[in-house]
Amino acid sequence: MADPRHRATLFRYVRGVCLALLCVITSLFAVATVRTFSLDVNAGLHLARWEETKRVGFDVSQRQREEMLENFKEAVRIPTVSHSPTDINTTALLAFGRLLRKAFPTVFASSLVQHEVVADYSHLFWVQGSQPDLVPYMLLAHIDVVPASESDGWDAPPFSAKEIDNFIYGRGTLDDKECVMGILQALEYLLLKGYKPRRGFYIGLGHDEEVSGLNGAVNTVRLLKQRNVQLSFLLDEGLLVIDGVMKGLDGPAALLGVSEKGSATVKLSVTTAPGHSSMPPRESSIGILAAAVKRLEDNPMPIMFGQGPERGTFEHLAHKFILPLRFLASNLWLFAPIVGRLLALKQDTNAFARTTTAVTMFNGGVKVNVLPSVAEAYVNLRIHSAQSLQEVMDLIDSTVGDQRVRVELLDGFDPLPISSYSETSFGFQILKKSILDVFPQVTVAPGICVANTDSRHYKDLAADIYRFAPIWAKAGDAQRIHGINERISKKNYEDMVGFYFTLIQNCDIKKLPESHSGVHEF
Ligand SMILES: CCCCCCCC/C=C\CCCCCCCC(=O)N[C@@H](CC(N)=O)C(=O)O
Ligand SMILES: [Zn+2]
Ligand SMILES: [Zn+2]
Repeated sequence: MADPRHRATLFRYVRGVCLALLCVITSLFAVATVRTFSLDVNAGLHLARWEETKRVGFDVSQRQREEMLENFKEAVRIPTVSHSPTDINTTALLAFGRLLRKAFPTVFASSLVQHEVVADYSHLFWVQGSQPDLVPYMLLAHIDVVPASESDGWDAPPFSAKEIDNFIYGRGTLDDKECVMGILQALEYLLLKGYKPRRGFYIGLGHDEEVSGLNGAVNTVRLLKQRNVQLSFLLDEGLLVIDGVMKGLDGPAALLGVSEKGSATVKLSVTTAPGHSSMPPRESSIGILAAAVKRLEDNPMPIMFGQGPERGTFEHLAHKFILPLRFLASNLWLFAPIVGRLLALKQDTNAFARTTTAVTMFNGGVKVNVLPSVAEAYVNLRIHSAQSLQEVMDLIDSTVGDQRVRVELLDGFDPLPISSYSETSFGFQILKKSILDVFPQVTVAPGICVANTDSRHYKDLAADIYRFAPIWAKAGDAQRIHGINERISKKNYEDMVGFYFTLIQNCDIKKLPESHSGVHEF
């Protein structure tokens, strides 16, 4: 047992057994002594009387169904890849603009719709409402995609939109061309049916989201600010419907992102004197840097589960967990530290429990017999809602703890504000109703988006920003985003169009119906 790998395996095993025992003991304790509760956010809506507005039904013909899928496939085939802020595919972005005009002729011809191109490749639409006193809302999506290479192991070429077993394969099918095309396709059908919205709304399609949105989203926001626009709420990509993704959760859940994590990109560098490799110093710049990076990986940021919106996720889903998780999730006032430890065990759920630390680039050395003068590493951190950028930087400094390592913040921002998700929150409740109209079997819960979206640039325009797309994700599907075999089922894409079709009409109510209490005891 002297081998450290065996010791580590034994340690993990013992820790697993202890945690399992702890779960059982705490569950028994909870059964015996604690009254559990769960927030069922779906409850109020089923009871409440929704204001009746003039509506049109989502009944599309077979020809329209084929046409909507063909439009979507054409969008996937245009390689709008962003590599860096200075390396975007402008030819493809222009071609995409032409596709929008061709695919959605009614949108572009309608007297209710004003369209403008922003920063050469982004698009802004204003859809006029018949009642200007109703505060407008905004739908966001982005046209660009991350690179994809078939040789990584794709089952179909990533810009082919090939159909396999009723799925359409291609980069952008989940991020984010399904939203771009879904929103405009829904508007096209609404306008074709003679629908006139009461509440006006904007649609913003960014062209450089994958490289931070500093041209598309930032210039669109500048334009809207010049026009003194204030939004009732804003919806962007982010979270989705999870079905079988979280162990122990019984049934599908729609996670509606009410915030997103902050971010920091940090450069670590070590400079030493270059020289002949035959006379090396005891420590090289690469060795010093590697040790610092290892310290960062060995000492992850503290678990903060329960102190951010992820607490709401578990409270709202508590009644859907199987035992004993249900008792843990129903009594986070007591068990949050245990749930946090459990989530931290897995790579994807760890992201919900703490600020994550990812070492993404490491460079050093120029020749085998030359001592490296400089070694540098890049670390990308995603900051938990209960921590600030400054706190994270202070922790990095103390963990690195070596004056020879230079620590520079290249880019960073605090976690985004938390949008409202109460029973009186207009945006949250409208979105919840729209999700339930299309997917009645899901439970809706607030969530935290662990990645960043263009919507972060809009925080001065809307107090309430939500991140959600009606993508139905099964186990392993989240890894397809930015990964290989990104795909969406044809049925899911049709549901996406149906969701935006429903959402736009649901937004026409003046105010929410009287709320009912959503707190349930069991
Ligand atoms: C406790 C619940 C566990 C449930 C697991 C949920 C799985 C999460 C699923 C999907 C996450 C997909 C995120 C989509 C948005 C991606 C946005 C993005 O890639 N942004 C980039 C670029 C940027 N704008 O900064 C980023 O680097 O963050
Ligand atoms: Zn995206
Ligand atoms: Zn993305």
